[in-house]
Amino acid sequence: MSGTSAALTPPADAVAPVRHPDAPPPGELLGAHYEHCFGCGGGQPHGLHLQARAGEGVSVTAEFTVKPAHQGAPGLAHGGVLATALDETLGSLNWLLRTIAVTGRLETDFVRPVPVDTVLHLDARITAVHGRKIYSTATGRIGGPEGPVAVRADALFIEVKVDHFIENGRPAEIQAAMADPDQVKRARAFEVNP
Ligand SMILES: CCCCC/C=C\C/C=C\C/C=C\C/C=C\CCCC(=O)SCCNC(=O)CCNC(=O)[C@H](O)C(C)(C)COP(=O)(O)OP(=O)(O)OC[C@H]1O[C@@H](n2cnc3c(N)ncnc32)[C@H](O)[C@@H]1OP(=O)(O)O
Repeated sequence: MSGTSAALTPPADAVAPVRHPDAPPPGELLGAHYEHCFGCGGGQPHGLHLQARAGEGVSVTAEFTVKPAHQGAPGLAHGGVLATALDETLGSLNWLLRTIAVTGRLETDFVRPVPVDTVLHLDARITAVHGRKIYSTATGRIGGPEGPVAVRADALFIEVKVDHFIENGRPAEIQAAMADPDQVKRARAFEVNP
């Protein structure tokens, strides 16, 4: 069974997404947006270490290997971890717009169980943009990039300013991020996106 709620259906006057001219070219790894991110950061021992790669248009691909630390049932990936993999992949799409955005809504279908050691092949694209609202969709396949769909998701991301993080994040981590010139440069560069 599958379906998409009204909140995830773009309104009639939504527009097609526009790839930013400075977006990384197709095939290039996007890199982690934050070292301590549970989805993509290298500084999280039990994190997903998901690596997203720019695709054609406003799309990305990514791979995530399910580790023993990601189990829900014996030998099977936890559904919330799979939702995280989808969320992270969908979130990375916003780099191609050079927009900072957070997940407002994420609807996930779990279609097949995903065993530990499986490589989940993720594919995501932005379908429409309406003001600050970014609509996107993703699938995760097992057995190869053309294998059967195990999970899929539709999402709504909402564009935010850097201040969203500065005002809401725990001060210790915000201060550390702001002391890192690369992090600040990247965040501010996205914010001045015309
Ligand atoms: C210098 C230090 C820098 C540090 C920064 C470091 C890195 C930054 C770079 C990138 C990081 C970015 C994201 C992380 C990336 C990947 C991780 C995966 C993504 C995530 O894991 S991210 C975490 C989970 N995420 C949240 O933590 C969000 C919590 N939430 C809120 O913070 C607010 O809720 C917010 C901001 C979403 C909206 O608040 P708001 O006040 O700005 O806007 P408002 O409410 O007016 O909504 C505007 C329009 O969106 C519609 N709308 C809103 N929410 C909706 C919903 N749920 N369903 C349907 N429609 C919705 C409204 O209906 C309205 O629609 P309309 O315009 O048509 O009326």
